[in-house]
Amino acid sequence: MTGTDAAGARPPVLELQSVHKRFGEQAVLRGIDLVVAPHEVVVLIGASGSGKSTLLKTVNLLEQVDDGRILLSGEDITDPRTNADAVRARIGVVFQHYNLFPHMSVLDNVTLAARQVARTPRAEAEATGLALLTRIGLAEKAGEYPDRLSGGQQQRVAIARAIATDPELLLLDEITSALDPQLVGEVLDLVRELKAAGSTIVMATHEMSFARRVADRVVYMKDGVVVEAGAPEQIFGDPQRAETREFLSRLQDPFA
Ligand SMILES: Nc1ncnc2c1ncn2[C@@H]1O[C@H](COP(=O)(O)OP(=O)(O)OP(=O)(O)O)[C@@H](O)[C@H]1O
Repeated sequence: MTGTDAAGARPPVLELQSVHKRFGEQAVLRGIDLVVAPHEVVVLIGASGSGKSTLLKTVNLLEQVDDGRILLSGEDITDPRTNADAVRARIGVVFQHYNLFPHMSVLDNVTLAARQVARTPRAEAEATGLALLTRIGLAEKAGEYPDRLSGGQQQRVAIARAIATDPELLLLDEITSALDPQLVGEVLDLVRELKAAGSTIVMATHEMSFARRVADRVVYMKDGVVVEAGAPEQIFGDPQRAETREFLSRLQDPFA
């Protein structure tokens, strides 16, 4: 189904239909179905190697699917005629390592995509960039180079950069796993704020606080399949599948 929502108005922002991906002999995604509604925050959890990052990469067209389809706002982006750059311009991405350009100021990092991809005039891009930096509490760092910022601040700048072009979808891949634990909270707060502002987000994380505190829906993946998906209260409070219970029981403190 390439469906619209129940009211027949807006299609899902993202729809994966039976997505399969292999690396050589290894089947890494084995028939993933996932529908993400506008303004929904979906958090992927699962052991290392379960396929979370690969799933995000197929959405961003960094990896090609072997079978199945991916629709972005109703458009089949796995069609071979798809312009990958045009699709990527509609998706904001933040990875584990902030990947800020070290030789550019914080403000230039934030405005780069707007200036180069969206061709926004510099003055307009900078006004938007400064407003974004103000929103994330880092306006006073606009002229600094990234290495003058803490890891948490750099990751917040990376998020500001990803949303500067107002993408339809935000993909966040392990954005706190390189951070000291005390810096995780500030990134969590920012993601909650993006959610409150209406962003549509799919994120992969080992940080259960994100799954519990930000997710509308938690998706537990194991060996390339979705084992169970549901509201955080259900997944953490009343998981239906034995595999989910086992995964959560192995975490140090799933209720943190
Ligand atoms: N480019 C690649 N070539 C070969 N194998 C790969 C490639 N990328 C990922 N894999 C393999 O695919 C499997 C899934 O990896 P993936 O990174 O998607 O898992 P993950 O759930 O995101 O793990 P983590 O939580 O550690 O990031 C792993 O076994 C990994 O080694």
